[in-house]
Amino acid sequence: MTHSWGYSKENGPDRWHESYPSARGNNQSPIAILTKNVHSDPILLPWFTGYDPGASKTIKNTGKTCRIAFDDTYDRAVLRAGPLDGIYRLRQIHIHWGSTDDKGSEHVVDLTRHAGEIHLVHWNSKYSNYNDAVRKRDGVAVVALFMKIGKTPKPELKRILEEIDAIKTKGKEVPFSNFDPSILFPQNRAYFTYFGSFTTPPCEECVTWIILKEPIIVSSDQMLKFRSLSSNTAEQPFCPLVDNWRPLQPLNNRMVRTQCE
Ligand SMILES: CCCCNCc1ccc(S(N)(=O)=O)cc1
Ligand SMILES: [Zn+2]
Repeated sequence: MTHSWGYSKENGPDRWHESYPSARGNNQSPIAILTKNVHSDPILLPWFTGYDPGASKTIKNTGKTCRIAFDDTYDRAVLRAGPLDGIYRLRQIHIHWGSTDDKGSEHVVDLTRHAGEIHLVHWNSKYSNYNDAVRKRDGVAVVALFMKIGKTPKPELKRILEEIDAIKTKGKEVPFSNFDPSILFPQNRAYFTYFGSFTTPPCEECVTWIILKEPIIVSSDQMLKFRSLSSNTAEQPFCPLVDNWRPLQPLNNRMVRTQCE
């Protein structure tokens, strides 16, 4: 594949394995979660975050998503407990969404695909840096929030949406300070967890997924704002950045776990 990976016919998920062999691994993400097959595990604890809002740095249109970067040079914005051992540092958050409200999430629960999915990407601070952590099975933890369409907009998304016009095209990046992403969380912290991979190349199998059961409610207009981003640079023709989600991958012999009620 000459040009970089993407989501179109010629560079999309079915061809990623040509440049990124991990994409054909046995522990790939996303997956379908069938709640009847989920195992209740009494040893699973609640998860906790402590995010210093001063750790947020910039918001960028990467051409593939809208990404907010955080200072991960020390334990400043962290995730702990739940299925995890140790402390995981928040590195970035980004979002996947559809071209219409009926799709956009990566994980699917009991045949329900939501309009979008927010990923909070953390790495195990026992490793010296992120690039080292992505080569370890316990290197990365991603908290996933589903975005479900409702009548009322999610007020906590407003600050992100206000920056969209400043990052319309690929490569544009602007400061984004004083943001604590835990304001995006739903009220209920119940989660599913399983071992998987990055859902985009290089598709490394280094991710402990923590998928919140309760979706956050966003409005259709809020989703329209994300769809107004272009996957091309300012010099290229406008190309709507939409449907940046990977199709479902085989569960193979993995277990999805949840806490006991
Ligand atoms: C060695 C370079 C690894 C880059 N890592 C980017 C990255 C982070 C998170 C996700 S996701 N969508 O699984 O949360 C995909 C890709
Ligand atoms: Zn993601």
